[in-house]
Amino acid sequence: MNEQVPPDATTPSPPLLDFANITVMRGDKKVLDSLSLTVGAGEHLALLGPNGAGKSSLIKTITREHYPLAHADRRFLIMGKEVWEVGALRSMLGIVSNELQFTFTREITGREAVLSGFFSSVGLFRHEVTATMEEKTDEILRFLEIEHLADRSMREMSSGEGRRFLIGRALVHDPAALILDEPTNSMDLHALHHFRSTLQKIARSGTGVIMVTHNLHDIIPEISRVVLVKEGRICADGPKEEILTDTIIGGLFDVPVHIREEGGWYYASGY
Ligand SMILES: Nc1ncnc2c1ncn2[C@@H]1O[C@H](COP(=O)(O)OP(=O)(O)OP(=O)(O)O)[C@@H](O)[C@H]1O
Repeated sequence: MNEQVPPDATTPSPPLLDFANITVMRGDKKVLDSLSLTVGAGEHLALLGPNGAGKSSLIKTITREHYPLAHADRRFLIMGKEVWEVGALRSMLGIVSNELQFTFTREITGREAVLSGFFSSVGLFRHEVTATMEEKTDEILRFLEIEHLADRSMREMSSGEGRRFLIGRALVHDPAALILDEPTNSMDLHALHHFRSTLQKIARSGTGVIMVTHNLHDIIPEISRVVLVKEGRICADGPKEEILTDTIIGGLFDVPVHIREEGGWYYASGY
């Protein structure tokens, strides 16, 4: 009798990230300094740290805009692989950043912004959009509750509205994780409210969420792990109840701060 078990029943997914001793230089500055970080598939985490700590450099290392120094005791695996075709890697990681939003300078509708995610382009040119792509786009617009804005130009949208379309664009390939670099910059209270509930919906759907933020209130209840970065290194990593304390966060930013938790949300005051 063949007693073999199908491989997918026994083989766990490799971690999304498995980094050890990662050092990245920019000019003569070490922006990441022997950094080690493992993130499981589907795990949600927030990266916090002062200005210049290396958070964006870490994100750019994940997306291969930056490359770490090669040395024998380095581990640089993404979804179990070290060697990636950059386009394939970036479509498996849904990347949303302020820099990306600034590239939408032409007249591009929200719908086109999402559709162009299939081609990794900024808007559509002579791309062949298939019926399947249109259907997937409709599904994403419904999921993100932004159908009513789909025909509006990206340039005419508020930053919060535009950010939700960029998330839609990042979701077209069903990414393993959504990577957000300071996603709530310049959002008003209304936009923040919608953005956070969108993010909760995505996190609950099983897509991993990795978010760089300065704002504790961005850490949605679904994110249970917080990683602190300072001077290119990880200085604390653990459950948010243990990391988001007056002493640890005050020490990270070098200011007195009072942290309060309410219904799974965190707030900082007194700084
Ligand atoms: N091309 C470069 N040459 C030299 N230093 C650089 C270069 N790019 C970035 N840096 C430096 O690397 C450090 C890390 O920058 P990074 O943008 O990763 O920080 P960050 O934590 O994302 O900061 P912020 O919260 O301000 O966005 C900073 O000190 C920055 O000045």
